[in-house]
Amino acid sequence: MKEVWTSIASLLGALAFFQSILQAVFPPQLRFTIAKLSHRLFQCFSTYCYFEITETDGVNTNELYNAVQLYLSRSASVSASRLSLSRALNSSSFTFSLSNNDQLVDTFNGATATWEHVVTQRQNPSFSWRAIPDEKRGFTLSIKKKDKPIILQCYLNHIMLTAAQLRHLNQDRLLFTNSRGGALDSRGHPWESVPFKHPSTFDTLALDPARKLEILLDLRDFADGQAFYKKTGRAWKRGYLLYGPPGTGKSSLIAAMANFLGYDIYDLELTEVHSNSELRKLLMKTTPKSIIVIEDIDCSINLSNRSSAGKVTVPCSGPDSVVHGVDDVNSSSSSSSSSKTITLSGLLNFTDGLWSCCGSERIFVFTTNHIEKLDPALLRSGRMDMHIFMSYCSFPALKILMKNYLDWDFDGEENGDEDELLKELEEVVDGAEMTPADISEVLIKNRRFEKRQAAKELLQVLRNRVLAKRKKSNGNEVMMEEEQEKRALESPKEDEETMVNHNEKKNNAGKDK
Ligand SMILES: Nc1ncnc2c1ncn2[C@@H]1O[C@H](COP(=O)(O)OP(=O)(O)OP(=O)(O)O)[C@@H](O)[C@H]1O
Ligand SMILES: [Mg+2]
Repeated sequence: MKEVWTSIASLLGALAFFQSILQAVFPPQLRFTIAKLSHRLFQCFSTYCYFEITETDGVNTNELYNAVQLYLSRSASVSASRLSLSRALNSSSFTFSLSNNDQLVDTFNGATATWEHVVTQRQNPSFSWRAIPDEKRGFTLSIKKKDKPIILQCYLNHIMLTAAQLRHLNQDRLLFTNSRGGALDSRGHPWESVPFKHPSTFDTLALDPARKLEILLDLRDFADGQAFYKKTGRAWKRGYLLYGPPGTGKSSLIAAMANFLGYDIYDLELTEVHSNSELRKLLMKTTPKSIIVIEDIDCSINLSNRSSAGKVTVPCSGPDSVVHGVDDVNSSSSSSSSSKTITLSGLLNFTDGLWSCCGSERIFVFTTNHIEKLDPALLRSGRMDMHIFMSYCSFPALKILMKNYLDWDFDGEENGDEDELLKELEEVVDGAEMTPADISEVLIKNRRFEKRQAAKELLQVLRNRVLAKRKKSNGNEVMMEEEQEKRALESPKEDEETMVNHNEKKNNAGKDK
């Protein structure tokens, strides 16, 4: 043992001696070159290779640095003893990262990768118009030379992918709007965002369970379908048209979709968009994994049939509050006017043109109360792939509302009283034609009652509604009969003439035969 210590001491002594000779004999410039050379020499004999990943690559932020930081945060949270903690903007979760000059060992495909977070003070900062941080940060990755050709590329790809997934998980959903009417923010962004906190989920949504499952499977297939879309040469996007009376849950379904997939929502206000090119710019500034929504499409833009071209009216907020344009695909002569308006073809290209696939993994959702008002070109597969009718409350949907609002247990033991009540509700709910929004309101009002009492109150409301509807339709029939009689009395001449013409026609037809 004594010999070992003696040899270490003499080695250190020799090193110190060489260093003092180096400093005394060689000028600083030469010293630096010698140090560099010796470093190279060391690298030649070393079995490891090293990669520096700096925070900035000259001017721009190095994406890889951020990705490595996030990727290591996953392992750092369990295996390192000293960690930096942070919370990103719009995120509700904390991120762990390696502290300055700490190391962490990771394994990938059987190979070992050692990461070191290197932080040094920046010396003599050179002049720059941009604010330069005092610290220079970077990661050093060391892997065995023999592993480099096998793992390096796929390891870095794996890091980028994992980081993107983690970023997405850590980030709260955002709800974007273009309500600034084309004005850009300080970063040149046309969208404004707020955290998206809508609590609607597929569990809270009152929808026929079979239909719900169909939508869920479709969404899951879409989200997992990257390879499929690539193989079939399709842009990775999907369109849903939600239609039905007000209060049937169209907006709630969009929120449930976003919560299910973990996507952001871009709520596109078409009346704030003044031209097709503005629409394209908005599209280009959306991110993947997002739902682009146009609510009440029939109200926000007056779309005429593409083939009949014609006037497309966009209510604008500018001085010319109503702008008339002509479809820019069908008319070349009107290019000047169409460039200042948004047209049907602009919207069609937005959803299924070449520009619609800039970025990927995007869902388009349009909602309307009047599907019959929409141009068939907008509804075709490829644009609106799935048409979802949101109907008045059916019995299966009512059961979901009762479960959520009254804690009604449909899986519990059979109970004669409750079964009878449910049967009565089932008989009456379709005829009442009440929306889930109306029924929820009744349930909210009655939630202080015991659940059976609340269900009875609801039954009464449904029955009253059926009666009122019957009365109304009877009243309408009587009114129509009265109207006809009145008309017959008021214009007997007209009726006589009609009869004469009718008889003449009949006689002529007989002669022809
Ligand atoms: N299918 C449903 N399931 C659960 N709640 C619903 C459903 N439909 C409506 N509601 C309730 O009614 C309210 C209004 O629903 P929502 O805004 O989703 O309707 P909508 O179909 O988008 O209406 P509009 O056509 O007027 O925009 C929601 O806050 C929600 O609580
Ligand atoms: Mg709505």
